[in-house]
Order: sequence, then C-alpha cells, then structure tokens
Amino acid sequence: MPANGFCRPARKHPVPNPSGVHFLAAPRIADELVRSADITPSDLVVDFGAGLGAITAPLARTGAEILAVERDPVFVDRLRDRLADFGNVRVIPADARTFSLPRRRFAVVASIPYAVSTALMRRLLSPTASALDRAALIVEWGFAKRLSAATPRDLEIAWWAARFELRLVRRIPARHFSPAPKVDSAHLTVRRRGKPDKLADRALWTLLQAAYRTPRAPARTAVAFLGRKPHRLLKANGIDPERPAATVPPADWAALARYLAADRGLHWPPLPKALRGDGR
Ligand SMILES: C[S@@+](CC[C@H](N)C(=O)[O-])C[C@H]1O[C@@H](n2cnc3c(N)ncnc32)[C@H](O)[C@@H]1O
Repeated sequence: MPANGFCRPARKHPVPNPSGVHFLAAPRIADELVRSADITPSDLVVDFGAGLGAITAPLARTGAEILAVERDPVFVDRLRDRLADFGNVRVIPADARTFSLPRRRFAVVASIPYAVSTALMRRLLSPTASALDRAALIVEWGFAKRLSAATPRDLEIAWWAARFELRLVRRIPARHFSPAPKVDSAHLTVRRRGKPDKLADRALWTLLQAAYRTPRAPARTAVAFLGRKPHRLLKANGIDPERPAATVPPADWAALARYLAADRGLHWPPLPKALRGDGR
C-alpha cells in the first residue's frame, strides 16, 4: 500500500474497468469526507461501492470497524490484497441494494454509484427501524442539490429531511475522479435529528402526507384535520400558518410531530410497512 494508504487506479497493473467506474483520485477529498463523519474507533462504518479503496483506506486508519461492500469481484480481490494489513476491515462481495444492513448503530462513508443512489438512500433513510446514525457521501451534484433543498420537492425527500439533516458540504469537480465523469459530484452529509420516537414518526408521516397532498395550500389547512386550533397550534410551534405547506422546513414538521405525539387525545395511523422495516 502507498505510504498515504490511498488507492489510486494502479497504472502499472491496470484493473479492467468495463463498467466505467469513476474512482476518486483526490486523497484530500477522501480525508475530508472521513473527517466530516467524525469516525472514532468505536464506530461501525459501511463503505458502499468500495472500489479500490480510495475511501476504505483512510477509513481503515480511523480504527473503526469497516465493512467494505463491493459488487465487482475483480475489485473485491484487489481490495482484499490492499487492505490485508488492516484487521478492522471486512471486504464483503455484495450488492449494496440487497446487502443486510447492520442492526446496531452504524455510519456510512462512501462514494456511492450514481445508478443506485436513490435505492440506497431509500434503504438507509426511509425505514424508521434503520440503525443509520450519520453518513458522509459523495453523490451526483444534482442529486445532492435535490436532497438538501430548503423546500423538499416531494413527500419522500421531506420524510428523509425531517428525520435527518441533509447538508451539501461542497461541490466536487469531475476532474477529481478517474476517469472524469460528465457531471460534478458533491460531498453530502447526513445526520440523524434526535432520538427515534415511534409515535412522533407516525404523527410526522401523517402531517407530511397532509402537507404534500396540497403543497401550495397554507400550512393551517394541512393541520385542520387534527381538530385543534390550527393558527394557535402552528404559531406556538414556530410555523407561519399562512406559509404554503410544502415550504415549511421539514425539521419544523418534525418538531410539531413530537409536540403532537405528547397529546394523548390524538391517534395516529400506523406507518406503511415500507417505512417501518429496517431496510434489511
Ligand atoms: C463511483 S465508484 C467508487 C469507488 C471508490 N469508492 C472510490 O471512491 O474510488 C463506485 C463503486 O461501486 C461499485 N458498485 C456499483 N454498483 C454497485 C452495487 N449495486 N453494489 C455494490 N457496489 C457497486 C462499483 O464496482 C465501484 O467500485
């Protein structure tokens, strides 16, 4: 392994790359990514699409327990050779879309393949039973913009953003990958907001459904079904009652849901199965 532990595409022994994989070729960016996830030796971290280890290697040096998931058997072999000296890294030949997610609290640090970004985010962020705590990801620029927009464009992203802080850290120009892709990427961080609360999650889903059913209608109409005084309720929770429902920050809906979950006079329908499961 090179002294800095980074895995650039090897020039002397080229790896077949028929699928046009874009390897990260900027060690500084991999370091920043790992640093932004605050990884400590007690963490369990998954690197999805580990490739030749550009991110796995700096992750290994944190001393955390690392699961490096990679679908391509050629990369799996190269990765195993390269990281053989690290007892804290397990290279797992698997598809990120079906790999069994850890049951205990975990973090993800990865440059995830563009083609599976949505499927992976759905597995990590949608189920209330997901044990994901935080993530630092390299994703396609447009995807990062959609996820971190102040006004989520649909119910699914609002559900993610209400329970996780989704922050666009910086743009990563295409030239930092080899071969360079057509579009730029982004460093995106994900952090769970507060502790999971089953009843508050049910309240949140009900509120978001109401808000995104008529996204341009004032927020007060979205909460009218509760049978509480909408103006007073929203104002007391820092939400402008006249604001279009879909422009209310997802974190504000989450705070309102926690407040309402304490109201024993209200009953919340169970979550759909896809939102309850643990993504496994
Ligand atoms: C963008 S490259 C990133 C490689 C490496 N992490 C890096 O930063 O240089 C994506 C990697 O994901 C792998 N991959 C693609 N689809 C996958 C899937 N469904 N499950 C697991 N790995 C996948 C590819 O083989 C490739 O190694």
